[in-house]
Amino acid sequence: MAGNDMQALVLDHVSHSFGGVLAVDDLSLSLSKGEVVCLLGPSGCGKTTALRVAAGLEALQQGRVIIANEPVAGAGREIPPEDRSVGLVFQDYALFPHLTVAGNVAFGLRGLSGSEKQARVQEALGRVGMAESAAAYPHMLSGGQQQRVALARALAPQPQVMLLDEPFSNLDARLRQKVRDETLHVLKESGTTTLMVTHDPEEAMFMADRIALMRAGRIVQEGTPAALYYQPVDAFVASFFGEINQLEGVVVTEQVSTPFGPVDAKGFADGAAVAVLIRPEALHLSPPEQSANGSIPVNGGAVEVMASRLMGRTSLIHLRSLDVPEQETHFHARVPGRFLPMENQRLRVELDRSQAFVFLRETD
Ligand SMILES: Nc1ncnc2c1ncn2[C@@H]1O[C@H](COP(=O)(O)OP(=O)(O)OP(=O)(O)O)[C@@H](O)[C@H]1O
Repeated sequence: MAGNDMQALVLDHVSHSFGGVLAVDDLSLSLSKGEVVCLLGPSGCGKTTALRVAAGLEALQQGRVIIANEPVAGAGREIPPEDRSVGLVFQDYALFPHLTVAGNVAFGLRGLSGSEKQARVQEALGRVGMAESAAAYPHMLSGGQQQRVALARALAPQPQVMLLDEPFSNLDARLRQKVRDETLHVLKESGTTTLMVTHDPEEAMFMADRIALMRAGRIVQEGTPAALYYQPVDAFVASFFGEINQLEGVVVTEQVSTPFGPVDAKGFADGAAVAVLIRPEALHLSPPEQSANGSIPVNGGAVEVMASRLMGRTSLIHLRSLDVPEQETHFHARVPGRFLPMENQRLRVELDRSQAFVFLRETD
């Protein structure tokens, strides 16, 4: 197989149960060399189990695991974790407290001479900006520094694949952003194929070339962050990436009416009960007589402001519909920067239809 086509990591129809609980249900996922892929999903959906099966920390029950084109688990074969060429980083940095930083990073290096080992340790610590702390002990470092050392330790043997499980979740919010930024650049510069588990959609969008969103042991949708955000396959995916306005409607000639005008429902039968999901940033607000581009909008609606709040980089406006006053739900619009209309002010709203999604209503 040509170099570029090489699949660095393949999980092939992997299933895994604990007692009667099916934690991973027929999961297949391939990572190309150098790709950063995030396994994303709510608590308990099976992300960690899938990662542990890939690492060999859970014995494979069903399916196959292939690393750099070599089957490492499946069909009676089970190569132990230390022989799989994987680097592991978990949320608790798990450094050895009695070893120095350099000692920790050197720990997993095998088959190298003393000077080669030293050079590799220096290189790995340099990558994460910790070269000057080589002689320090873990307790002398901050959480963020310890996590960088853990990353260096995992990278030092130059593994085929890095497996990261919630690696930033023990860090406070500011430090988390800094360390994940550094981690992304280290992984990309070193060209390391990475599978990372997270429950945080923003973190996944920050880190991932591709996201595999899981629910109840299965991958619901896999693709670029933009694909999942703009072309969600169902309401679960659409609503996983942040708050979303949800309306109910009925399809009439392939359209659903909303307080902001009709929305396309191509392919849905007449009378189908649907949910319309609208992202807050899809509601564009303007003064009553004027639309965003200066003309009276053909599609759109009249709304009244219930409350306005500055949220930092965006403003959040709570709205009620004047066109459909019996509509019980109120709506949230998110506008970039500072936009704080007065309570009870009337506005026009235009809908960006590329961020309005129609799905059959789930009946159960
Ligand atoms: N060692 C175990 N023994 C029994 N059940 C387990 C074990 N590990 C995981 N499970 C169960 O398997 C399911 C998937 O767990 P897993 O930890 O893989 O999910 P997750 O998506 O990583 O969740 P979280 O983010 O909360 O860790 C859950 O129902 C969990 O309770």
